[in-house]
Amino acid sequence: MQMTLRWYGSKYDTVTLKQIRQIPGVTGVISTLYGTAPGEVWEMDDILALKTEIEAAGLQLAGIESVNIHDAIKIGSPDREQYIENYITTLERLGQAGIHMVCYNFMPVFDWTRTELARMRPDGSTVLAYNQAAVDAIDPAKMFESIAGDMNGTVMPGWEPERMAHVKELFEMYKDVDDEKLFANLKYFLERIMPTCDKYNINMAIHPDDPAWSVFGLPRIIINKQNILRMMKMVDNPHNGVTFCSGSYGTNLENDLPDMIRSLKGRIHFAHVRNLKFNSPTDFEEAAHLSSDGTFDMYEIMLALYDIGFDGPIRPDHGRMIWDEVAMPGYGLYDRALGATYLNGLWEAIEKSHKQK
Ligand SMILES: O=C(O)[C@@H](O)[C@@H](O)[C@H](O)[C@H](O)CO
Ligand SMILES: [Fe+2]
Repeated sequence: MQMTLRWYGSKYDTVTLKQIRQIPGVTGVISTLYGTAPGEVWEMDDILALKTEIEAAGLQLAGIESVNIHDAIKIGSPDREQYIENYITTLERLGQAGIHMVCYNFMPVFDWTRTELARMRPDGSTVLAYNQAAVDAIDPAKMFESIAGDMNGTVMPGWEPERMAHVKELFEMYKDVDDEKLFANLKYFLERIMPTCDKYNINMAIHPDDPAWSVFGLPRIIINKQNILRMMKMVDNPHNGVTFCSGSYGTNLENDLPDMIRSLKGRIHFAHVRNLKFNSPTDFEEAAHLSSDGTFDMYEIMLALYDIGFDGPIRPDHGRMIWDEVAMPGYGLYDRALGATYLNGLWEAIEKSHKQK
C-alpha cells in the first residue's frame, strides 16, 4: 500500500504540501481540480500543473478524489451522453498524464451527510457526527444551510453552494429514480467508460454512500456487500473497482468490514481507513483512528487489506479537530497525521509478523 493524504490544492487547503511531506511514511497525495464542476472537461494544462506542483514538493499525485459524476448520468436523462463524453475526455487526459486511480461516487443530490460538523468529544476535540432523528427533522432543502455555519469558512466537497442552491430542483429530477434505475444508470456509465480505462489502465474506485442507507427518501445503492458484489459482477472488469471506506460502510453495524474487504480481493483500488464511535445504531461520531477510541477493530481492517495483497493508495480519513487547529471539518493536519502514523504502525507490525512465520 501507499500511504497518502487528501489535499485540496493550494488555493483551498489550509494544509501545505510541505507539511504533508513531513508526515513520516506519507509519499503521495490524493487531489482534484477543486474549482471544476461535475460534468466539466478537465483541461490538460490544469492537470499537469497540479501534478507538477505536487511533485515539486517531493510527493506523488497518487490518484484523483474525485472526478464527480454529473446528475444527468445518475438520473439517466438524454443529456447524459454529452456528460459521459466529457467524462471520457477527462479520463483520457488523466491517463495521458500518468494518473491511474479515480475515485467517484454515485450518490444522488448529496455526497456524505452529517448533522453536526463540530460535536464536542470528552477530550475537547470536535468531530463530525450523525444523528438519524436530527436528519428526520430537517427539511432536505435546508440541509445545506443547517451545516453551512460550521464549515470554518471552507467549501466542503460535495456541498458546493452553487449546487446546493438547486436542491429542490434536484430532488424533483430524481423522483422517478429508484435503486434499480440507479443500478442500471451506473451500469450504462461504466460500460461506456471501461474501454478508456482499459486503454489507459485507469482504476475506477467507487466510494460508498455515506451513511450506508437512504436519506431523505433518495435511492442509495453502494451500501453493503451484496450490492457492491452485484456491481462488480454487472461490469466484470478489474478496472471497475471500489474505494473501501471503513467509515462509510461502517455506518451500518451489520456490515462486517474485514469480511467485505476479503470478498473484494483484486477490486479494491483505494482505501479510506477511519474509525467511528457509536452511541446507538443511529447516532455516531467520527472518533480518532485508534481502535480503542471507537467501535471498529482497526487492526482487523488493516490485516484484511494485507491479506488480500492490497497495493493501492490508502489514506486516513476524516480527522478530529484538535490542538486548536482551524481547518475544513474532517480535513485538518494534526489528527490525520496521527491517523497516518497509526495506520503505518499497524501495517509495519502486520508485515513483520507475517515475514517471521
Ligand atoms: O467524506 C468525505 O469527505 C469523502 O470520503 C467523500 O466526500 C468522498 O470524497 C466522495 O464521496 C467520493 O466521491
Ligand atoms: Fe471515505
